[in-house]
Amino acid sequence: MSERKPAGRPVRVALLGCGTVGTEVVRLLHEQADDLTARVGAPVELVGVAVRRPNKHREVPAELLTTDAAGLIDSDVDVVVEVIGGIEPARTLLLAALRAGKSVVTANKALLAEHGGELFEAADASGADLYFEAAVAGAIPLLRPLRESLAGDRITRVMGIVNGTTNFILSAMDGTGASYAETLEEATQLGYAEADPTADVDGFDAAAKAAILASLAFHTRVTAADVHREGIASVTAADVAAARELGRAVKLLAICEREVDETGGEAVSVRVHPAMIPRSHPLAGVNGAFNAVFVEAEAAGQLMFYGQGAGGAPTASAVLGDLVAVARNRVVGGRGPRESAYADLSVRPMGQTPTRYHVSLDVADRSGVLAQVAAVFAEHDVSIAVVRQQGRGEDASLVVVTHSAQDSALQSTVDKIAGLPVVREVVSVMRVEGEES
Ligand SMILES: NC(=O)c1ccc[n+]([C@@H]2O[C@H](COP(=O)([O-])OP(=O)(O)OC[C@H]3O[C@@H](n4cnc5c(N)ncnc54)[C@H](O)[C@@H]3O)[C@@H](O)[C@H]2O)c1
Ligand SMILES: N[C@@H](CCO)C(=O)O
Ligand code: NA
Repeated sequence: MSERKPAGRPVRVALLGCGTVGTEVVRLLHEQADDLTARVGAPVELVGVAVRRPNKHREVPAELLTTDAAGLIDSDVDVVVEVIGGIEPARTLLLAALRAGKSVVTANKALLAEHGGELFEAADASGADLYFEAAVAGAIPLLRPLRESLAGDRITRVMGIVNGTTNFILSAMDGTGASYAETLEEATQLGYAEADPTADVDGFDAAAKAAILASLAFHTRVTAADVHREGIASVTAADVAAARELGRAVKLLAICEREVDETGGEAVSVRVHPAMIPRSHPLAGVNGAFNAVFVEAEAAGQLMFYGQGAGGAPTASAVLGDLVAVARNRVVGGRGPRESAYADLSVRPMGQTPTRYHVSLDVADRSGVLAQVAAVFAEHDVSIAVVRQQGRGEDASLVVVTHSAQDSALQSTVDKIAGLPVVREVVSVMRVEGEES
């Protein structure tokens, strides 16, 4: 049996925040201490935990607790782990840590999606590491594969389910046929949705994650403000039923695509919206609070990453993985990947992004109606892929699925169709993803 080398000087770690994720980070650091020492080549020593209310943290040795996060960062620590969340004071604290050359591990997607550039610049100036695997899709190793494993490839598309709360709600609506409001209420009672579910159901959480994914995939700075965002509050039971009828499922997708225009110029499209995908697509089988991300790269082809995107222990697993990486870098010297934003591609407005629509209408069942509807599509230069019509008495149900067209043209088409006297009701309008256009 080979002998373990004697461990070097301890890597001193400060933890900021001790809530759902922080508590699990403390537990894993304690339970895995020997293994972590062996893997890093030095003990990983938790030297302080910054909290707001010290008397609420019986799981942490009292001598480690402090309410002075800035003072803790200023003390003799090598690595700062931030699991407070939100923009301030996390931004100021992490900038101070990075400027002082301390490596940072954070789970904070909101901060990275808004101020990632500023944090990376501070890290580069001092040579410190900035790792954030937990910020997107929790436990799922996704950012490290994008930043490192796929660094020699050319990523063309990242499409995923990156919010567990909304996926739980949409999966339940699909299973029961219930309305959005009823399902949200149930999800809140079961503890899947937070008391204030806005960040999840309105797509802010997924948009922050999409910005981070697009930045890494396309070597371009993308912020949350660049991301077109639609949540799930307007998804109706009729949308879910219409999808079902055509063998599709409704999912809230984060989509990051590399677009090449007629002149060969490149841009990126980054968006979060509900979409219908075929039930045969790998993302359609991702149910409940699970996350999954589908990556397409020129040489690698299609890759799928699946697992738990949230929860204390799963998220802490990603935090610990990053902590081991930055601690190893400290022990052996050197650092992990820097920000890679050299491609500096522009982000295309949603209106100019090619998408496909599924439109389900209640129309009058008489001659010429289909022709009138089809004429509006033609007028907007939108080509129709599928038409299905079913009569029921005076009315008929008409379903149209388009080929790919500019989103603004599709939107104008739907607006005009809604105003046709022969159209009694626009039952459902939703984008279609995950199949040939
Ligand atoms: N919970 C998850 O499943 C999950 C998954 C992925 C990423 N994240 C991210 O991890 C981070 C933490 O999430 P969480 O679920 O543990 O949140 P949480 O609300 O459970 O914990 C945050 C803790 O930080 C404390 N805090 C607030 N301000 C502070 C300050 N100035 N100094 C010290 N402590 C302070 C709060 O009192 C709280 O205990 C967030 O950025 C979140 O987006 C969470
Ligand atoms: N609220 C997020 C937690 C993980 O970021 C979700 O529902 O997926
Ligand atoms: Na992750």
